[in-house]
Amino acid sequence: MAESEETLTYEDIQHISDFLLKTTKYRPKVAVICGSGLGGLADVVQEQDVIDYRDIPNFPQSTVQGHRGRLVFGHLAEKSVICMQGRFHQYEGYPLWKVAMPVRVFKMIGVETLFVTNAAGGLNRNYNIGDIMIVKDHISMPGMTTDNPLKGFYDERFGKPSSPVTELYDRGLRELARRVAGDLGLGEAVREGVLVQVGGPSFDTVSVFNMLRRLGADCVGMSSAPEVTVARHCGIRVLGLSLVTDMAPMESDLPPTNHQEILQTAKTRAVDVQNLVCEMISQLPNNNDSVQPS
Ligand SMILES: O=P(O)(O)O[C@H]1O[C@H](CO)[C@@H](O)[C@H]1O
Ligand SMILES: Nc1nc2[nH]cnc2c(=O)[nH]1
Repeated sequence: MAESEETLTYEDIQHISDFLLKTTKYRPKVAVICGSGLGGLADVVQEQDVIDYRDIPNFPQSTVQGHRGRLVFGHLAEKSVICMQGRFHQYEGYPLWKVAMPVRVFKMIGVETLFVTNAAGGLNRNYNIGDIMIVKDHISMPGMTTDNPLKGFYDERFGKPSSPVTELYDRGLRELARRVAGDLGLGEAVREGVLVQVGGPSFDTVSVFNMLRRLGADCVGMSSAPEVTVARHCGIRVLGLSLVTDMAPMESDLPPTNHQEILQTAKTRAVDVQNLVCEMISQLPNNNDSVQPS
């Protein structure tokens, strides 16, 4: 590894990717990052090769409840996939580049499509707990204060310096998500909106929630923007799904949420998120060419 903790070099990432390719027979083109309480998706992967994060060179460790800390390779909807059963968050003490580093590993092993899921708080007053929001764009609060996962030693083999970010969340995949959600009968519980990422780990004040709502965000969470930024930078297309596990209070006298409650709520809707992702994967073209918007 590079002598400092600044960033991992291209060769460091190659080392991790070589390790994985030696350890598993799978060559997935699809990756899934499982959010809090949404790791059940990895459990339904067939014929699994499981690799614990602690056994992977230079890999961070999961420290948050609801994140098991392992990579699950196998088949989902008859396609090879890799699932991150446990993501990393900045509030665990990881710099953003490290939070998103696994995405560069995905790219190196051949991933072309990434599904990013998370548990999020609803800001949009029309949303309800249990809704599933297809992410159409995000606001990164860390990004607004110059904290960006792409910052650091620059190696163009990872992607161009100023990559365009006008369509972070793939239009064709979003259309597919809406169609599949309709077919699955998820109907009105499926929304499309803007996710704002804050730092955490504490939840925000009512005044911050009100501010985020005025900024145009529909859901608030503490993850996903770094992974998505890095994925687009290296040319992976992305679908983001936020499960609304709580409604951000609008008045200070309303009870705040907590991680246990979020995990509990996630459990009640995890299967729907799972079915949506699985069905979408099954409908991806076999050669995984881009999904064209109609
Ligand atoms: O984003 P994921 O990993 O789903 O986790 C969400 O749930 C936690 C809050 O309890 C926060 O970490 C928030 O970001
Ligand atoms: N910041 C934040 N993250 C969440 N993750 C799940 N719910 C919430 C929430 O209400 N606020």
